[in-house]
Amino acid sequence: MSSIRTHNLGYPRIGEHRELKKATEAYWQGKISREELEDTGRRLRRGNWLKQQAAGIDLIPCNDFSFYDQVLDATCLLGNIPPRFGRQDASDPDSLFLIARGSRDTADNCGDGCGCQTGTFASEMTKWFDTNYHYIVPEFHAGTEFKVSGTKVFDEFQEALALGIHAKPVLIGPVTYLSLGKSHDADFDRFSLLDGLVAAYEEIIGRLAALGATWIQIDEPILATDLDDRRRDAFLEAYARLATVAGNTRLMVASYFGGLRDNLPLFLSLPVAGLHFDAVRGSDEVPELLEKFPEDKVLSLGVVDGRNIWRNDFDASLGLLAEAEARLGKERLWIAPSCSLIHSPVTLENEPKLDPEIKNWLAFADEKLAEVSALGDLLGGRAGPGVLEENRAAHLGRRGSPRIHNPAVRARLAAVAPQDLERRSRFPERQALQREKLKLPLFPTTTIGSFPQTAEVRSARARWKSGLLPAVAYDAFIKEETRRCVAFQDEIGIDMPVHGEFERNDMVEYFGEQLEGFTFTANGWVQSYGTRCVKPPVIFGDVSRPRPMTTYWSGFAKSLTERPMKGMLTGPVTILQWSFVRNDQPRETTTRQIALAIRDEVLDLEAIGLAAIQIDEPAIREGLPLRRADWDPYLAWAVDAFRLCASGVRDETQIHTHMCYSEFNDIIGAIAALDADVITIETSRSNMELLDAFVDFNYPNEIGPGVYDIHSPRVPGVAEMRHLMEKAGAVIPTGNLWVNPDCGLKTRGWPEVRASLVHMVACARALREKSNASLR
Ligand SMILES: Nc1nc2c(c(=O)[nH]1)N[C@@H](CNc1ccc(C(=O)N[C@@H](CCC(=O)N[C@@H](CCC(=O)N[C@@H](CCC(=O)O)C(=O)O)C(=O)O)C(=O)O)cc1)CN2
Ligand code: MET
Ligand SMILES: [Zn+2]
Repeated sequence: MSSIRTHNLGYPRIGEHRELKKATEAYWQGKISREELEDTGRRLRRGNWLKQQAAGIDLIPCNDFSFYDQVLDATCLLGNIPPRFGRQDASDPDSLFLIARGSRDTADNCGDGCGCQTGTFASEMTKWFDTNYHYIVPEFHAGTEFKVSGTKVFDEFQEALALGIHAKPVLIGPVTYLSLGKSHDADFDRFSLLDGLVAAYEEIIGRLAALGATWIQIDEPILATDLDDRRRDAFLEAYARLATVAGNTRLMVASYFGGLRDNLPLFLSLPVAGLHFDAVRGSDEVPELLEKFPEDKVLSLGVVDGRNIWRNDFDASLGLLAEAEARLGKERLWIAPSCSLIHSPVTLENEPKLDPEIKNWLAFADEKLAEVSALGDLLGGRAGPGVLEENRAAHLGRRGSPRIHNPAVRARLAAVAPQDLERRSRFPERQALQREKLKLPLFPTTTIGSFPQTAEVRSARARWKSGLLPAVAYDAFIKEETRRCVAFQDEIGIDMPVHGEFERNDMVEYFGEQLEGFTFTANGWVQSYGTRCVKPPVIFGDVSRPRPMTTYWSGFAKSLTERPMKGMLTGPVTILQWSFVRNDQPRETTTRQIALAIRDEVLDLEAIGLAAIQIDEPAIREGLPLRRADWDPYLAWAVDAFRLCASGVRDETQIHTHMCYSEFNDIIGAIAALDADVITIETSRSNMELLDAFVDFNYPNEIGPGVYDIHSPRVPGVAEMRHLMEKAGAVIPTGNLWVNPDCGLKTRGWPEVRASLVHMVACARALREKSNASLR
């Protein structure tokens, strides 16, 4: 091979128009057959492979497709299906769905302790590194045995071969796989399973080699995190063995999502034929990497950002690549995106409405592959005329564009004073005033905000957006939904109602659509978990709020009831974290700009009489840098941003916040520093274990530990919620406790929601009766 090779680490599998989501949900509803679902999968794979081939990518990945999640695919391939599901061999989509979603008839998923049956509850789901993608958590126990049992990876390799594409199978590496799993027995050492796990990988690699695979990509993103000695040893042990089975097949270990820091020597010492490095997040390590790079390996430099949507800066990339080429020569250098492209939307092709100026600054998955290919051509002197110049012009245009600079926003940010981050009084005084004003009973009930986003709601919005439904009709429809929702809460006795969020497509996109400095796409979907996708807004410029965003709906909802209505906002860190963020200034600055906009919204909600305002920050923990050494500065600005939003209000206005998917232990100090009057958190799946952090910390403010898991359609019983609340009551002062679900109810159906909330209110009433005081 005389020219530099290009390759890809993974391609979005959901389809340009979420074909996989639609087919999978149709299959779940019994509307299409398994064969039809599998056909959709095959069609998508074929289309994606051919597209990558047409883009000029030399080595195209396979096994990056999944009907649900690639970590779950690995679990099935390794035969590590938790015993409670009662199946061992699992190359079919039904097994994936069962593990990911549990079985409906016995989805009694309440953890242990309340006597309910734990039949086939789903495996846990959690965030994939610092992304908004969720994977299904592998489960390990002392008797775990691995046995190669799926055929998906072998089938996909042959499927590509039949199309004339000699693909590169992608596997999750053994050390990452073990690191990401959990065991129910806290004392169990997962790494004691390494021997058997590596044996399974040996077999998989051997079989792929026998099928003729020339390269296999083994993803080990855990290399971008702090590794303990156990994990380091595991790397050495695992790869020493895997290197020997590969034969003529070569292994490439891929690290991504960050630089390597102290793991660089370990990475370079792995006895494999190739190493992939994230040269976007790790750009400052490239000189050292090149200097120490072993003579016998291929280096894949990930210069095109797989985590953001900005066009590549060809001059900068060519600088890195030229250095690498000078050091390694053409034969040992590959060009790639920094990580798999599943974190990027599919294509800019379907964005005719995007402002052409901004569109010219962007690259989605397809455009990124074109960039990888163009960089190869530029480096090899094969590029057409004008390619580099056109790229330069786009960057110059972006840098100089008046659309990204707003001097008023900059001036306002510069004028923020320390007292803008402080509530007027401390929590005890505020609490007294809020009690006086709100007159809530003990164990007040509330919800996290959203109510079911039914097909009718989504479809009405889709018809309104496409002009089929007049604005007045859409408005009337959402009003009716809101009216019914508030009436329902009144009727069953929810103490602090919400409006239901029917007008929102998504808790981040909705705000992005209304803020200056943001733009949004029509089809820029990215997989979040399973069939659920999000359409992250694009933050391209200085952020400001041209007009109030939520007062219309919150004011309307407030007018419908005597009870204190809670206004609902998304916090600045979550808006940042779930958007594609400009890369020309620190994230901290962008967050503070968003915070000022939210602060104004909080004050507007207060002005129209909302007694309580919730600022959701579910993403505060996933925003934590992967390395502990970077945590403190992040937490400091994240906390400041929240306080900037919340601190303008009067003492008697109650500020709530909400967090989910979070382990709180290691960030509890920061959570307390938010100084929200009330925090509602996800705790039910962990059987209130997540409360421990609050207890140990002596958390002073009010808390609503979620009493039931909204991710399951199952209706919780009164007794089991009471059991959880009593657990909480044993460690948190009774007067500080709220009763609420784990998270918003948007993914649920009305029948479950009605029944569950009726039970929840009954639970609160029972708790009150048991307690002697009825007013706080
Ligand atoms: N941004 C973000 N990240 C997050 C979360 C979150 O809520 N938001 N929560 C966690 C993940 N949980 C999630 C839970 C649910 C969904 C979800 O339900 N997503 C929806 C899409 C939400 C959306 O924006 N919907 C739009 C578009 C609706 C739509 O699909 N319309 C159809 C047509 C509908 C019809 O005619 O029937 C179409 O365009 O094809 C809307 O409501 O307006 C989905 O995949 O189905 C996503 C993530 C963590 N990360
Ligand atoms: N207010 C939002 C809701 O109820 C919070 C969700 S946190 C992912 O949907
Ligand atoms: Zn939540």
